[in-house]
Amino acid sequence: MDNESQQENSPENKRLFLLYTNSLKSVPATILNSSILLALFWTKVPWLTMLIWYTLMLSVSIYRLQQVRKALKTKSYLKLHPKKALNQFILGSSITGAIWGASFVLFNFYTDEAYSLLMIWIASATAMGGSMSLAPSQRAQNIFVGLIFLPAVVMNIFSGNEFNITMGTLCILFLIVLIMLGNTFSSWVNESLTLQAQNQELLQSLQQKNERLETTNSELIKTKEFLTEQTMSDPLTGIANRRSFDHTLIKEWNRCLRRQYPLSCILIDIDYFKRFNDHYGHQKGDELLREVANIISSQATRADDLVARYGGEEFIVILSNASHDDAVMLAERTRKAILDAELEHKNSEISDRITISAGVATITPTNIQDCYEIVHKADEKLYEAKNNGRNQVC
Ligand SMILES: Nc1nc2c(ncn2[C@@H]2O[C@H](COP(=O)(O)OP(=O)(O)OP(=O)(O)O)[C@@H](O)[C@H]2O)c(=O)[nH]1
Repeated sequence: MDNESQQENSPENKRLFLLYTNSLKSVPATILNSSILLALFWTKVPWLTMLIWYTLMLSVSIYRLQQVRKALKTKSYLKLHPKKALNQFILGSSITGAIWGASFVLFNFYTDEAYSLLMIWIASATAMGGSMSLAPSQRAQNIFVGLIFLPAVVMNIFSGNEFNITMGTLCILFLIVLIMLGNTFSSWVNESLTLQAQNQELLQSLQQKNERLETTNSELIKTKEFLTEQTMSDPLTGIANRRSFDHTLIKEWNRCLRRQYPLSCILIDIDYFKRFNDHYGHQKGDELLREVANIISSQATRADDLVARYGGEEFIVILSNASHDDAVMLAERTRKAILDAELEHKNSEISDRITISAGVATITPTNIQDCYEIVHKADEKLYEAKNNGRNQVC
């Protein structure tokens, strides 16, 4: 969550937001009420007094409405200190309250008992509506209601007239009830605003935790992939290791068994590798193993082919759905590619270059066979190739 939305969601600013949005309804209601008052009292109160009062109420209301709309549209209240923005708002609502309060004092001079009652009724309705609308701020509520009623209370009580004293007393009672109810309502609103802010904070911390979990999870996935690669590949040559070979052999064997495809296997051995090591050293031997692994990999390129290091200087190739002829052809191509690479081997008994021998086996799997039979057969063929003079495919 960015800074602005964090600020917007603070209880203080939410309170202001509620006060402003409530005003969009309560201020037009004030205009309506004062217009009703104007219509009702037009013939009773001197027209100039009435006009001044109504113009004042209308101007203040329109000005407040404009300010509230602007504040909501531009979110200008977020730039002010919440206390200052609240004080400005309370000033506006208090002026409205004071104009209402003034009306009850002013108009009372010119009206009879029936109209006084009517005015008290309007005052009560206005105070009640205002109190609900100002519920987010207890202070705004109390000042507004107080300013409406207190002048009427004071004036009625000190009038000396029995009817007015009764009215004044009723006004005090109503004022007390209204303040108590308003304050209860206000504390509910504030409690709900605090809870909303706490929820927002909780949600935010949950989101952050979730993001951290997602990051950890993707790191774990990467580590798992890395570890899987490590356990499935030969560290020296980078091609698949024996473990990976076993895994693929079982998988491909079962696939060929289901579909009744031929499965071929080529076992490759570098001729006189021990002599190479003895002559050029173990490190050169390692380099040669890497070179040979690359050449074999460059020949078996189908998506399902697997080239693996089977043992010290032995490599194995699995060719799924490949006929024996195709496998022999690939083995022959590989033997030639290694020969053509002209990798020097002065200590070989059959050539001055590196040569390989390969044994090829092909089986269309059946249920009674074990998958390692194909490796056993390829090994026999390799032995044959060695016995026949090496540098050949059998
Ligand atoms: N440099 C190196 N040598 C290895 C590695 N693994 C096995 N060897 C050597 O490979 C040699 C294999 O020797 P042999 O099994 O006699 O095979 P060969 O010399 O190729 O004989 P033929 O297969 O009969 O042609 C041994 O000397 C091992 O030490 C390795 O990772 N690096």
